[in-house]
Amino acid sequence: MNINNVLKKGIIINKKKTSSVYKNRVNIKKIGIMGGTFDPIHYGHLATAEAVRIKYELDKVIFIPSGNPPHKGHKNIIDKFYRYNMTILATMSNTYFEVSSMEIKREGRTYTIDTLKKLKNLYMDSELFFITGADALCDIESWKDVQGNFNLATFIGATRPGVELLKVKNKIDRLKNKYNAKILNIHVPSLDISSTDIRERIKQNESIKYLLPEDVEKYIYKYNLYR
Ligand SMILES: Nc1ncnc2c1ncn2[C@@H]1O[C@H](COP(=O)(O)OP(=O)(O)OP(=O)(O)O)[C@@H](O)[C@H]1O
Ligand SMILES: O=C(O)c1ccc[n+]([C@@H]2O[C@H](COP(=O)([O-])O)[C@@H](O)[C@H]2O)c1
Repeated sequence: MNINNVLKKGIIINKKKTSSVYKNRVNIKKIGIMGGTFDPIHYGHLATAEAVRIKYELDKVIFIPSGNPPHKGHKNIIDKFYRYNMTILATMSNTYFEVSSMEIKREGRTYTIDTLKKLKNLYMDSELFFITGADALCDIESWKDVQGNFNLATFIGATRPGVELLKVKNKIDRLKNKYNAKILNIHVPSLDISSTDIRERIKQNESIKYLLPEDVEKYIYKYNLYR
């Protein structure tokens, strides 16, 4: 399926929001990047991005749904255009949030290093902050070009429920020393929400209300996703 077919199906796309990644580049000093599979996007992602934006005074946060996530290749992930559209719907009400289609348009596995290089080219004078859950951050040594990632961006590890704080702290200290990495920590209000749990609830015909934005919930039912 290509994006035009999805558009033809009457799915709401906020063109202004998506194209601004390329257009609004003036006076942008600090950019947050929230990468994820977003299968589906939920309040855990949104609350984390907003908390980071406020704490570190970011000018905007760009949500980047993964095209072919390197570490989730074996899993049954829904079509990237559905995930992209849900990300747009979820972020629409926040003027500081944008969505980029750069990863869903990329061929092959989508690695963060390629995304950071591209953003650094677009925003030469800006500082990049890559926002991840602390669990994903602890796993970063398995990513492609770890040193390259740390050279290009400051990483912000958000603690999410179920993550052991001391274990994270020790791991972060080790990464900082080994890679001369800039890593910041943020404790976000505990939202014990995961995409896995939401998918499971849908399969079991359980409610997903208040776990994700209402527009995303409606979209999921409209296209009969995760059944
Ligand atoms: N509730 C949450 N609080 C803070 N960070 C989160 C939360 N859920 C996900 N994240 C972070 O958001 C990023 C993207 O996550 P992803 O799209 O894989 O969601 P997920 O809920 O972890 O999905 P899944 O359950 O399918 O593995 C990751 O860095 C992840 O750690
Ligand atoms: O570049 C890599 O090797 C790499 C490996 C695993 C995850 N990532 C990125 O980390 C972010 C969160 O990933 P995930 O799988 O938890 O949704 C997302 O932007 C992924 O592209 C990146």
